[in-house]
Amino acid sequence: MTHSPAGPEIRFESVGLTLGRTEILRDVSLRVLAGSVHALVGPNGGGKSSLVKTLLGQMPHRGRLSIAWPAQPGTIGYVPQALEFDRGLPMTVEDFMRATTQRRPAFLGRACGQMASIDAALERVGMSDKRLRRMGALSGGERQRVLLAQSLIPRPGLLVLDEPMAALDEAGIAVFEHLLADWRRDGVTVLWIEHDIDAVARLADRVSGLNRSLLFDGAPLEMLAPERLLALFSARPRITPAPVRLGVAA
Ligand SMILES: Nc1ncnc2c1ncn2[C@@H]1O[C@H](COP(=O)(O)OP(=O)(O)OP(=O)(O)O)[C@@H](O)[C@H]1O
Repeated sequence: MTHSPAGPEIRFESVGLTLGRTEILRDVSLRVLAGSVHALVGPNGGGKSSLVKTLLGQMPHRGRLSIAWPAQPGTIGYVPQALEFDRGLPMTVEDFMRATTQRRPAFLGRACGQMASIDAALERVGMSDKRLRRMGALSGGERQRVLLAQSLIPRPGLLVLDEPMAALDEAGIAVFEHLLADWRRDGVTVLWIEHDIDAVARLADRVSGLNRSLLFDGAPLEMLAPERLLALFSARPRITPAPVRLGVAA
């Protein structure tokens, strides 16, 4: 019997990020409830990817960040923003899946049972028949399905999705919606960056609006009212450049 992964609660407390002289995130406090589908929306460059990268340990940050797992720490799955592959790169879908889902070095061979999980994940996203295609020869939507497939191994308790629907066609969107329904049923926590406001209204439990700082956070029906969205997408981020630290001559 496979046990359902139960997801963690995530807390961002006064999280800030300054890169060079630009303040990317300011004083972001946000709670993502365990087992919820929580969407992050906001304009391009508003800091959504940066916020999730602080969570994944890929960006430095100020403030506090915590991931509280219900029992022992589980697996975090991540779907990055669309990846580009050179058409000539001799890497098939299967090679990519092996490389991204195996912890031990490839020269030690395949881990036992790995191919069975890869088969199941590719099946789930409808990519089994394209497993021997080169990554660079796939359409944007097909690549996006493979990115979703790699996030399923090992079974995640927390999923961080950066615009997973970006290149998906209608059939791909249906695949994504099925995955989301399964994650919800299994109590997986999903933190989901999305530009498609209708999809967020339909599928998320909660939504936060981010434009460098947090502009709103609540139930989609309430938060996605036209006037709130207008304020989020038309506001220039109220960002002040970080103070210049002048070197002091010795
Ligand atoms: N490594 C970096 N160094 C300097 N600036 C960066 C770096 N990464 C991101 N930025 C800047 O931080 C800002 C926020 O970028 P981020 O990608 O987090 O926004 P986003 O809301 O995810 O945007 P999009 O919806 O376009 O993906 C942008 O102005 C971006 O240029």
